[in-house]
Amino acid sequence: MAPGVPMDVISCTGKVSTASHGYSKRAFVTFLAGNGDYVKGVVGLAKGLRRVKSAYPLVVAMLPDVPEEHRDILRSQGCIVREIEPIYPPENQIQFAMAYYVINYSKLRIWNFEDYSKMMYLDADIQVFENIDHLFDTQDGYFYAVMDCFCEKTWSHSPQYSIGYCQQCPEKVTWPAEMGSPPPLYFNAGMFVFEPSRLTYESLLETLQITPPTPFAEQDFLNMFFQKTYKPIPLMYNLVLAMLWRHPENVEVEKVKVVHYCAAAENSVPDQEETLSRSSILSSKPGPAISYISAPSAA
Ligand SMILES: O=c1ccn([C@@H]2O[C@H](COP(=O)(O)OP(=O)(O)O)[C@@H](O)[C@H]2O)c(=O)[nH]1
Ligand SMILES: OC[C@H]1O[C@H](O[C@@H]2[C@@H](O)[C@H](O)[C@@H](O)[C@H](O)[C@@H]2O)[C@H](O)[C@@H](O)[C@H]1O
Ligand SMILES: [Mn+2]
Repeated sequence: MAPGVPMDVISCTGKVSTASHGYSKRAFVTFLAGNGDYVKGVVGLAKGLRRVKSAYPLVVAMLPDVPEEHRDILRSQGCIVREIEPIYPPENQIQFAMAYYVINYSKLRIWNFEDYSKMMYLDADIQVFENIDHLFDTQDGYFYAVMDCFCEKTWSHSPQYSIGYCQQCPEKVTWPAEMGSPPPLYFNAGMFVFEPSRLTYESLLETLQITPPTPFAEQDFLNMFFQKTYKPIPLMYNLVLAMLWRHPENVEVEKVKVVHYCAAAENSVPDQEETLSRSSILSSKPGPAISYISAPSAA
């Protein structure tokens, strides 16, 4: 045990995390809802963080509908289980890109985890293949995340998709002047580094209540809310699978530390021959296969 460091919580790696009592407390955090297969993703994530010898614990922010049996499994994996109440967007008729996205607004509760000074959020369909603890040392006051891609069919509602524009290759299709300025840099909300703060939490919730929902739910909302403090970090920290077939030229597979298994649908992969050793990424995935829950499983 590290001498002289007040121990507060043994992380899932069995190591001492930098404890409270005035020390900056850090942790990874994920979000779990429903009684389906996402719990397998969280187990895989906990195992992955242990495998890369991370020094920090994994907190699981979970909705009340997560069964006790699943909570016990996660505790046995060294996770810190924390129940949160759902957050719903204002009443709306919009069509979310995926019906279940409506429950993803509950993710916003993690800003209220003020007992932590810095946290790294990771979706449960993410796996960590190399240690990323150094991201906790990023300068405070900013929101760090990886830029997303607009080329999947899930984006077919958007103006950028309709003209074939993607921020991953802005030179390919330039943004037409008649459509105003190009969209601001946009991050994938499956992985981000942030500082919990009651003030930010309350502002998020107040702003949400007056913000009409949009197809990518809390991801769109977070991009709007943190637009001024968003700092892009390299793709290696959140490789959204679609990047392999949409922008292989941007992917250096051997440098990838985090993979995000959020492929939208089987027909999203054009029948071009594999341009990258995608199978090497998939075959190295240690966690169980995650099957997506199609209907909303909000509590
Ligand atoms: O029924 C659900 C839907 C979502 N999630 C959590 O919310 C995250 C975001 O959803 P998802 O990863 O499916 O979105 P995508 O990244 O595929 O758009 C998941 O990774 C899980 O952590 C969950 O636990 N249960
Ligand atoms: O609720 C909205 C979700 O939006 C994001 O996923 C999307 C996004 O990345 C698109 O760009 C892809 O095309 C799509 O496949 C993918 O599912 C986040 O990963 C997830 O955590 C969550 O915020
Ligand atoms: Mn995801």
